[in-house]
Amino acid sequence: MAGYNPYENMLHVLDKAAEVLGCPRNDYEFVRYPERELTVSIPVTMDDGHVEVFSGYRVQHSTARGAAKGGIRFHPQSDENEVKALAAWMTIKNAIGNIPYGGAKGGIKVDPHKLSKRELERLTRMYVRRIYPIIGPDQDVPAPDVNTNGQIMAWIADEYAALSGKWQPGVVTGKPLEVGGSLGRNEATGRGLLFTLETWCEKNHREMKDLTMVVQGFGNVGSVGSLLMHKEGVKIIAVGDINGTWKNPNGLDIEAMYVYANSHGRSLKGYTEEGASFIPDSELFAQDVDVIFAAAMENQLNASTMEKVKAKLILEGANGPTDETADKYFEEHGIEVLPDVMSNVGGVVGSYFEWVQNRTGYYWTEDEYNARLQKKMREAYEGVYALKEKYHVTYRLASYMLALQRVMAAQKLRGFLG
Ligand SMILES: NC(=O)C1=CN([C@@H]2O[C@H](COP(=O)(O)OP(=O)(O)OC[C@H]3O[C@@H](n4cnc5c(N)ncnc54)[C@H](OP(=O)(O)O)[C@@H]3O)[C@@H](O)[C@H]2O)C=CC1
Ligand SMILES: O=C(O)CCC(=O)C(=O)O
Repeated sequence: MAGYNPYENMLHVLDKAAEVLGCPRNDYEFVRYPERELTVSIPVTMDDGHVEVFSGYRVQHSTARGAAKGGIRFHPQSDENEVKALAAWMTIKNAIGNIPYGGAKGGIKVDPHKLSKRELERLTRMYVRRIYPIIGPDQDVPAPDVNTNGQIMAWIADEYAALSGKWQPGVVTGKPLEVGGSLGRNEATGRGLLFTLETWCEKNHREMKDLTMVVQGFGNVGSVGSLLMHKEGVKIIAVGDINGTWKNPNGLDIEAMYVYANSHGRSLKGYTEEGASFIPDSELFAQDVDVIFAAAMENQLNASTMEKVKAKLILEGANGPTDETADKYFEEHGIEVLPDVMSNVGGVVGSYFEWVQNRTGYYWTEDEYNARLQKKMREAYEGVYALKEKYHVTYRLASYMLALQRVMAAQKLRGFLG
């Protein structure tokens, strides 16, 4: 959308959080700026021999609480502003998750669906060479995000090993099991979202089995989250991905959709189901359901879509799916938003668990991993909830307030405020 600047959105919420906390600008001015922004050019020899140069980014928003940490996305719309906002959200998120990291994000402006596997590998490796000076297990630890996956993380780990001369699996998370990945990480974001919704149900005296839902985005976050919620009895009546929007008023067969998407490159293109039909994408948010699970991209719930919403709860799996205008509208209309920085923290908490296992060389069972994830998700929710109740603010504002307190405390103790 023209004029949409996610970093500006982030700053407005941050300033508001500081205002409610009574925090002078001087004390948090440093959080308003990323510590480091790196833009790189990535030349790749394509399979037909011609050379293409892609733009790549890595933004380290904060290292106050520890190494910078956050995913890498490959997307045609990726740019400095988007990556900057995503990096700042990681700072907030990692503080809410109370894990020992600052925040970072990376991106390459590319449509990876148009590249062959070898081209994708060359692109990834060259990106690593370009950002090599600023990443490392104690410096900045990338992970998967939109259109990146375990294979790409394995190439990152391998290229880093080649450049540094030693195998250091803790340089990147979201790796396949065979190269130091962790049981549970692939499902961690979706499972964390399930735990968030369960806690919300508890606090609102609702049952998962009585909830109806629509889902936008059926990639890693959307598909795993939907599957787990479906298994707990949530009736999902519509799912939209980039190829269309499927609706079945009696509830879609999410298990079949999950299996289909996973065997078709995380895409639902060509999926059919008895009783399901296509509806226009623009009607997804207009469905009369309890919950909208937004798990695609930023800026989906905005001035042009917000008035359609009939749901009373927005569960943000994606980063930044609700813009500032829609956020205000939802608050005024009693529609609760469980914000990205609290609800999807399971992904990076799961990455932290992988990193811990890499550093100790001792690997956990999936049950251990999931139990620890559940505990962390509950702590994140309760931390935010306490501030929400105390100050009578939204979950989003309370999330920023909690994060701001933690980031400021760390920075103050480290003493580089002057
Ligand atoms: N992976 C993780 O651990 C975490 C991811 N997130 C966030 O969750 C969101 C989804 O990420 P993830 O699932 O990993 O990414 P994936 O690449 O696995 O999936 C994203 C999916 O959304 C689809 N999509 C894109 N735009 C739209 C749209 N307008 N309407 C419907 N579907 C759309 C994509 O289609 P196509 O591929 O065809 O473009 C793709 O299927 C992002 O905002 C990401 O930052 C947050 C926390 C952790
Ligand atoms: O796992 C991670 O380190 C980061 C995941 C991510 O990019 C996100 O939470 O948005």
